Amino acid sequence: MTPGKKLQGLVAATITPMTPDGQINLSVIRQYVDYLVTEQNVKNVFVNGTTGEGLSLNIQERKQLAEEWVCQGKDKLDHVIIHVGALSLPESQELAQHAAAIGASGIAVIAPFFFKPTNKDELIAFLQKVASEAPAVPFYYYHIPLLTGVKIRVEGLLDGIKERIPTFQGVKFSDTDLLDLAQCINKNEREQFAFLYGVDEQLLSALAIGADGAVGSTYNYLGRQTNLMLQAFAKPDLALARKYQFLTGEFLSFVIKLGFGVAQTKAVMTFVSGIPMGPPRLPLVDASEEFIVKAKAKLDSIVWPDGD
Ligand SMILES: CC(=O)N[C@@H]([C@@H](O)[C@H](O)[C@H](O)CO)[C@@H](O)CC(=O)C(=O)O
Repeated sequence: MTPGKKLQGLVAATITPMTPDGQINLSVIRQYVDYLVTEQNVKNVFVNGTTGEGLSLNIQERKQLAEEWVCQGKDKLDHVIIHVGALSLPESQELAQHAAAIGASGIAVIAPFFFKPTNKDELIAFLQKVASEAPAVPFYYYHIPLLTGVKIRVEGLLDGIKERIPTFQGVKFSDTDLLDLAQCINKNEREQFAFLYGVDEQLLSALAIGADGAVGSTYNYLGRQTNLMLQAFAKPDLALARKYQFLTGEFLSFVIKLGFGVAQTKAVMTFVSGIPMGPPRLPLVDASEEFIVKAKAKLDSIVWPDGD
């Protein structure tokens, strides 16, 4: 891992591999790391988040996964960010301490979503209590209002946040409110924070307003193509960048119509990478055979601009 290197580019929101009987399957994580690096050119991971079913795992499982990713990512990955958010503050603090002890390159925290913070001060108070348990580890707020129901705008959260949370490093912004994102970036004059976008189907729009990179589920299996989009954007060759975005959008809008979530992501990753991701944990249920056949046919039918 590369200490101190600003987080940018693509970050794969990792899937949690499971055995057919629903136990976490640590044995494939080494292969998973190699696959991301060599086949997808993705060298950053975000572990135990939404895609990783982090909130459906127990504390012990979350620690084991964090340890395995840090261990297998050593000398191969640039950043291993561990999501340590939980409904219970002490659990979140315990996970933050653990992430620090194992040498994670960052931690992230989602807003608590059963008893919810009702304003930014309550949210910051919670985040601060977690961040302070890992005082040397970069801290990211994980904003995903569609799932948490916590709709506090991030722009307001940034005011004075560095004084409250000295390790604050940026935001994983998983929302379609690009005005809020734009205002965050506009405020970030000294570019001290990283803004990582989390709605993969509209990443290009976020790049246009200055996002530093992206965290998402599709970078597990479309990382190579999305990296080519990032390169085209940087060149700049906007027409080419759009082609990549339109094609990933074509795939995603197809699967979203079929019903797409973490279970389906596990199935897609299994057929694309050949690494068994296993079933999701209840209340999520396995993708249907019909979904798998249709999603595979759709992905195979796409001709990417680089001819692959
Ligand atoms: C709601 C959701 O799962 N969003 C995904 C996206 O990558 C999403 O799968 C993608 O944009 C396809 O809709 C990420 O933002 C989640 C994520 O990064 C995570 O797993 O922590």
